[in-house]
Amino acid sequence: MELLNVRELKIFCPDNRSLVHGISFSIQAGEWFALIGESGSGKSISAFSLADLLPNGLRREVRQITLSGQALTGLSKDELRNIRGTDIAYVFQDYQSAFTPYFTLGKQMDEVMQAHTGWSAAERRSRALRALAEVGLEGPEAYERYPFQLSGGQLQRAALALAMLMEPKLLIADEPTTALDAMSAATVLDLIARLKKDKGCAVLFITHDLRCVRRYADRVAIMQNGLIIESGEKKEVLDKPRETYTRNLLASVPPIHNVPRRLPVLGDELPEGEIFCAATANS
Ligand SMILES: Nc1ncnc2c1ncn2[C@@H]1O[C@H](COP(=O)(O)OP(=O)(O)OP(=O)(O)O)[C@@H](O)[C@H]1O
Repeated sequence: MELLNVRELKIFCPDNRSLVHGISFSIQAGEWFALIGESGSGKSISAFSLADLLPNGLRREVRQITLSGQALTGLSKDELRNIRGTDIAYVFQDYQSAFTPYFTLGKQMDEVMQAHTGWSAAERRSRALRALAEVGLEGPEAYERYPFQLSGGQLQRAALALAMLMEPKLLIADEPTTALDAMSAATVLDLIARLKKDKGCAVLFITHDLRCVRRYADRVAIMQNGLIIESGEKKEVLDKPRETYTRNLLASVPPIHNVPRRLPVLGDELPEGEIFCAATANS
């Protein structure tokens, strides 16, 4: 069943320079959809624009955005804020920004539920504790902590608990592991996969990490210079890429075996055999 449908999304700078040139994609309920591409290709601003979170100055034009069939275009700021708090949730690379430093995690989680539900104080506390436990932050102790009292990995897990509180239909994760060490990153990825399965939400995952895409994604879209140049089932795109750019992107992943003398860079013309060797060595 289709969850999100985006048609002809364009994003412009204040001086009307085009940054995203009319991309279209859809995400099915419960699937992991990975948006991949080089830095600056427009992945983050495209994701931000879906629920009206574009940085000041950037402007969006779009023919259609629907979530479960409901149009997200033409909604008021309040209606969009409500959708952001309930149906669509974000986790970012900069996990610190999910929390204000002045209040405990518990208070901040409580505020989200107060804003969006009529649950009693006891119900809200019990749900916050459960959400924290689901990301491995046990008990009232985590609930009473301030953000600065947690490590980076713990804080990103807390941000995930906050994002999942209202059981969103779509979790948008923008490079959520980039600032974490390898162990914490693996924990956060496994958690997102588990929460996706348990709660049935879809994930729009923005990443440079092709190994993670191979492991978790169902479908992928490749972005280059503000356009989606290729998309489809993970296996189809990663094992039989149509575009030279996609082949070179895959070949740029350092292989574990058969290390080449020089890693290819985007723009190199590579024979197909070499590309598949590098890409599959990492799966
Ligand atoms: N507030 C802004 N004002 C002007 N240009 C911006 C602004 N934010 C982003 N851009 C430009 O939009 C383009 C796309 O940026 P975006 O952050 O979406 O890239 P990305 O693909 O997510 O890259 P990365 O993987 O490095 O995060 C870039 O050229 C960037 O410089």
